[in-house]
Amino acid sequence: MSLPATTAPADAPGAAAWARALVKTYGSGPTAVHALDGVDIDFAAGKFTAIMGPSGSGKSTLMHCMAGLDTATSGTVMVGAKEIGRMKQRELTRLRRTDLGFIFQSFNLIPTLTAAENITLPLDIARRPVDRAWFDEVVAAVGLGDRLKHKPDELSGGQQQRVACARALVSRPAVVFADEPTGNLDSHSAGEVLAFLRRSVEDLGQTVVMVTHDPRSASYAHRVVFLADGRIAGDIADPTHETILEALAGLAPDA
Ligand SMILES: Nc1ncnc2c1ncn2[C@@H]1O[C@H](COP(=O)(O)OP(=O)(O)OP(=O)(O)O)[C@@H](O)[C@H]1O
Repeated sequence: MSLPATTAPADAPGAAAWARALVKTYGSGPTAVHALDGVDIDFAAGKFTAIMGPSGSGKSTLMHCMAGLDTATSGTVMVGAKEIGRMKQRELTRLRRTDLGFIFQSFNLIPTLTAAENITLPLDIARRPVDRAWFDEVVAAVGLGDRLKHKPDELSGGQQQRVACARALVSRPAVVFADEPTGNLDSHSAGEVLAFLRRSVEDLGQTVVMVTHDPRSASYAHRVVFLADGRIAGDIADPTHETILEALAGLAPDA
C-alpha cells in the first residue's frame, strides 16, 4: 500500500512522521526474519514518544527505517510530506542532515572540535547558516553556556550527551531520533538529558522519538509504544513508571 506522497493519513493528523504497513524482512525462505511485520504508526508533532519492547522486537529496525538509515522491504514511511521509500541515496543524506536529528548511546562527538563546533557541525557540513538566536536558545536550554569552548574529553558523559542533544536540535529538525540516549550515563546525568529532551518538546516545540529499554527513561515521554515480534503490541499515553512496568509485564519476559 502506498499513500499519496503529500497526504497525512486521516487517522494521523498532525503527525511529524508516520509509517503504514511497514515490513522489514532480513533473509528469505525458512530462515527469513520478519523484523517488522506490518507496522502502522504515527509520531505526533510536538510530542515525545518512547519505543520499548523485548530485545529483537524490532525497535532499532523501526527507528532506522523511519530515519532513512535502512530501507523497508515494503510499506510507506513519511517524514513530513516526504516519502522516504521514494528517495535516492543523495536525497536521503540531505533529509538526514536537514530534517532529522540523531542522538546515539555513544555520543559520537568529534574529539578535536569544541562543544560549540560540534553543535554546529551538521549545519557547517550542509553549508547552512547558523541561526544564532536559536543556537543560544538551545544551548541555554541544555545548560551548556559555560562549556562551549571545551573539547569533549574535558566534559563529563552527561555534558557530552547534552552537546549531542544540542547538535541534534540546532537545525530545527522535523524529528529527533534518540537511540538509547542514556545507555552510557549514570542516573543523575540520564535524568538531566531526559529532562532536556522533554523540555525541548514542551518549550521548543521539538518532536522526539526515543528507543529505550529503561522504564524510567520512557516515563519522561508523552507516549510509549510497545513492539513485540515486529508488531505494535501496546500504546500508552501519559506513562508513569508503574503503567510502563505493567505494560511490559504483558510482553515477553526479557523486556
Ligand atoms: N542486518 C540484519 N540481518 C539479519 N537479521 C537482522 C539484522 N538486523 C536485525 N536483525 C534481526 O531483526 C530482528 C529485530 O532486530 P532489532 O535490532 O530491530 O531489535 P531491537 O528491538 O532493536 O533489539 P535490541 O533491544 O536487542 O537492540 C531481530 O531478530 C534481529 O536479529
